[in-house]
Amino acid sequence: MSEQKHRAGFVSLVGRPNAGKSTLTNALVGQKVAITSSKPQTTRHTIRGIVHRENSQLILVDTPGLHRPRTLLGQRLNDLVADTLAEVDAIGFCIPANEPIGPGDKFITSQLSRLQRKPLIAVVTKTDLVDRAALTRQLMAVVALGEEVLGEQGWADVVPVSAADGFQVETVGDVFVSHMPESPALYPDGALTDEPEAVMVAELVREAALEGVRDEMPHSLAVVVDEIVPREGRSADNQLLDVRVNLFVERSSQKAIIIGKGGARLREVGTNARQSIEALLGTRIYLDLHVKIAKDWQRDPKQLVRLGF
Ligand SMILES: Nc1nc2c(ncn2[C@@H]2O[C@H](COP(=O)(O)OP(=O)(O)OP(=O)(O)O)[C@@H](O)[C@H]2O)c(=O)[nH]1
Repeated sequence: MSEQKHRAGFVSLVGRPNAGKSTLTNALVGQKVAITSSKPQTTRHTIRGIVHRENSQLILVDTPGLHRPRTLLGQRLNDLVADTLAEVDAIGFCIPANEPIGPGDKFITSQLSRLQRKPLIAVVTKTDLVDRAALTRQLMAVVALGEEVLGEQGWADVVPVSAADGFQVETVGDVFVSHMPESPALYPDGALTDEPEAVMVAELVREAALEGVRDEMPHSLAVVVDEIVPREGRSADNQLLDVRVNLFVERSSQKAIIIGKGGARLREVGTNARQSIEALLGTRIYLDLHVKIAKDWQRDPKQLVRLGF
């Protein structure tokens, strides 16, 4: 066992369109587990990918709004940014090395400055497109932007990276990890690497199940996808997936909350989750939800292993 503390948390990459956010996400995560969703609105944070390392886990999420600053500019957004980004542990602001810093970048920085005490990391992307001198100038301009808009302390870190040739990708990961809270892994490792969809599906079910009852059961709900199998005998253009999901709660009172009177709430959870899962997977699904009690699952190591934690 390593002495190093395990860290885990949520990171959001923001920046102008084309700044290189998606490419960097994929480079960080590695192709095998790159997750993309065509419907970012379905959850508050759409998980784009999860970076597993021995002592850390970074969960890269989309934040609607800042992901598309152009639309954002057109909206009245007083509290939007604070709302959507308040829950992540660090923010990576992507600025291309080969483009002058513009009003869009300044605008985003000023929005980010409203997030108090949130680590803001400037990531200078696409370094392969410029020479050393130009990169140095850009890094200085980025530092200056930070000091101008964020005040004396500026950015928490400034890191150059090229997702195209792999330069410093590892380092970007290290920098993000250094700003994550101490925490065990938040998502199961194995399941994710092999089956990114299963993790996304679990997340969507969890979101739907917690809707409106978050206060009553903040961390007491574990969602595990049992299986995702194609329904047999269907033609290629009429696919149906059978998705079986277990929801584990700690107490029978919580089970009752999830299920609702006569099962009404669970049906609603199922309908909502099904719609977002169908949007994610691009196929129709039959969603089968089972609520089970796993007593004190958060504290019992055997249960945790069984649940994939
Ligand atoms: N040369 C080079 N090109 C890159 C690099 N990273 C991204 N690109 C290119 O830049 C373009 C935009 O990259 P994306 O990753 O899609 O940018 P994005 O910020 O996710 O864009 P939006 O989804 O529009 O917000 C693509 O054509 C990428 O191939 C890099 O490190 N080097």
